[in-house]
Formats: sequence, structure tokens, C-alpha cells
Amino acid sequence: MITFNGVTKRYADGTVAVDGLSLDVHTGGITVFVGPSGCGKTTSLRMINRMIDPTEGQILLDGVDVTTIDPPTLRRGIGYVIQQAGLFPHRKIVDNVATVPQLLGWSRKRARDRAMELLERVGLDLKLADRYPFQLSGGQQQRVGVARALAADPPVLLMDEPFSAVDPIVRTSLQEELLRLQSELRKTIVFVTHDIDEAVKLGDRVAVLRVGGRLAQLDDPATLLARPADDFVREFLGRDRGIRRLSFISAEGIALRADLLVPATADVSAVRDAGEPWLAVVDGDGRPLGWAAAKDLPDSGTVADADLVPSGTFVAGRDSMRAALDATLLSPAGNAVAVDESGRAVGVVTREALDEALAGTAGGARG
Ligand SMILES: Nc1ncnc2c1ncn2[C@@H]1O[C@H](COP(=O)(O)OP(=O)(O)OP(=O)(O)O)[C@@H](O)[C@H]1O
Repeated sequence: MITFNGVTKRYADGTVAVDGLSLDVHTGGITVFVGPSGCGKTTSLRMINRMIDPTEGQILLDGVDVTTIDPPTLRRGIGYVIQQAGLFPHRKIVDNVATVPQLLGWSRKRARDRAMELLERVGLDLKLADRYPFQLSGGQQQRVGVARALAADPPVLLMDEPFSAVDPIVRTSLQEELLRLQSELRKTIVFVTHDIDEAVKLGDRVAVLRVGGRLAQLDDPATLLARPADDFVREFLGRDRGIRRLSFISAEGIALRADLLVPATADVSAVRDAGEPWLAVVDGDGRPLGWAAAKDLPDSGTVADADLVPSGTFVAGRDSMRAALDATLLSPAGNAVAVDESGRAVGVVTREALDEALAGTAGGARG
């Protein structure tokens, strides 16, 4: 565990970057520091590995004041990832990752083997190992940055806006990769970002800082979104907080209608007689094929002869209310098909059923 105990950082010019910060970073979890520009996120992070020392207070790593540990020893147990990866430009990718193990005295072969294993682990094509950093895309360089930080298998990882400089699609895949890696590695990660979406997606706990380096709130993402501590946090979370919050609420309780599913082999008259504007068509295995609109059906034949419109789906019992809402928005019918883990349709969520379920959560979403 990392403990901030009344930590203050006053720079030489008198700027108070961090002011009396006290919080715990739990072992094996991702704690995100988020807040507006200049609120002291980077300063707080860098005090953990002693790139900066506090003016007052203490930072304890598993109970030991970090200022009593000499920086090289301390940093051996702390990986560090920064924006734009910060790779050594004149070293090949594999050597970038192998550098730290080699500095620790590993043989060249063992360090390179470890580097290759890590490059694979972070999802990098091993053909890139012999290239130089400038020959990689920003997203690929960022993966190398993560691999390099993990090379000596440190228990702690500090990540300072590591994904800020890449485009949104690459960013999403890097975030997902990090979550996948973390589910295997269970490092103690402190992650700095100014992006609240990234914070609630990645964090087990999110620390919102305000300018002046003071802690505004520390909570798990669902609690943070449901119960912001004050107006500053509410503002920072933004107007779409209610929508974001739906990502943390299970869609489990929404009413499903099995009567709106129809097999592709059914006669078109079955759809017409149902008196519903849209029915979800499923194949012989029960997998959704699309929506059939009653008004566009051919005069005769089976439902399979109709023009089917793609359906939005979500996994019943696993996905969030947000996924269910997205699925309804993606369907022309305004309804979503709920599937089980194997992809078979189990029913249809209508907009009315969704509205009813959303109304049940509205108190917190508005508050
Ligand atoms: N070396 C320094 N000397 C004086 N002031 C500094 C120094 N480094 C940072 N600051 C100031 O300390 C405050 C906190 O800076 P810090 O970089 O920790 O913020 P941040 O939250 O990481 O910001 P950003 O999101 O913009 O990177 C800012 O007002 C900054 O200008």
C-alpha cells in the first residue's frame, strides 16, 4: 500500500502544487488521480518515486517513508510510464525493454527473452522488436513504454497521462489492454489523467483533485458518479454524469419480452398477426438475425424472405444499463435484443421497459 500522509509540495517560487494530501493507494488496484490542469497530479505521482520530494508530510510505501530509501533502490520496484512513451531513440525496441533488466545484472540473453515475452504480452507484433522507436506508431510506442516499465516486474506502476497523445480509437484499445494486463498482473497502479472518462473506466478508485493540490473526493467510480462530494466534483464530472453512471448499473432487472422473438422459418403471416411493428428474427440456434418490420413484409413466404434490419444486442445478466441503452439506440425498432453468454437471444427489451428501469435509478443520476 502507498500512503500519502499530509503531503505538501511547495516549489521554490512559492507555488503550492500539493496541499496536505492524505490518501491510501490500495495494493493490487488502479488508483486514478484526476483533475483539471495544474491541480498537482504529476507532482503527487513523482513524489512516490522521489523524482520530487515533499516539503511536508510523508509518503509511505508498505509502511516505509520513501525519503529513507535511496532513489535507485526505490525505483527498481516502481515502473514509470509517461506520455509519448519516452523511449530511447537510438535503441531498438527490444533493447529499450531489456535495458532495465540488464542494468539489474541479468544476462543479455535473459533480458532479451524477458523483453520479447513482455512485448508479446502488451500486444505488440514481435516483428517490430528490431525496429527503432521512430519506426513505430504512437500507440505501438506506448505499448513498448508499458512493456519497459514492467520489465523488472515491479510491484508498483506509475502512469502519467500515458495514453493522452494517441487518437481516441488507439486510446480505447490501450485502455482495454491495460485492464486485461492488470487482471493478470495485479500491480499497484497509480494512473494520472485529466480525462474523467478514462478515470472511471480504469480506476478501481478515483481521486479527484482540485487546483491547489487538495483532494476533493476519493471513491470508486460508481459512488463518485452517484454521489459527487460537492459542486466542484459535480462540475468536473460533467452534465453527462447520469449516462456515465449507467455503465456501473447492471441491466439485470429489465423486463424481457420473449414474445417479440420470431424464428426465421415462421410464416410472414405470424409477424403480421402479432400486431407489433417490429419483431426480432432468430436463426435455428436462436441467434439474432435482425429486425423484421411488419409494414415491409413480403405478401407470402417466411420471415427469412423479409429485409432484415441489423439489431443492437446486449448480454443479459452481464452487461450494464448503458449497454442496453446503446443497443436500443442502435436498433431501428427502438428495442434491443438481449442475448445470453453464447449469443442466443433470450428476449427483447422495449424502450418502455428500459425507461421504467432507468426511472428506478434516476434519483442518483439526477442528484
Ligand atoms: N518546477 C516547478 N516550479 C514551480 N511550479 C511548478 C513546478 N512544477 C509544477 N509547478 C506548478 O505546480 C502546479 C501543479 O503542477 P502539476 O504538473 O503537478 O499539475 P498537473 O495536475 O499534473 O497538471 P497537468 O494536467 O497540466 O499536467 C502547477 O501550478 C504548476 O505550474
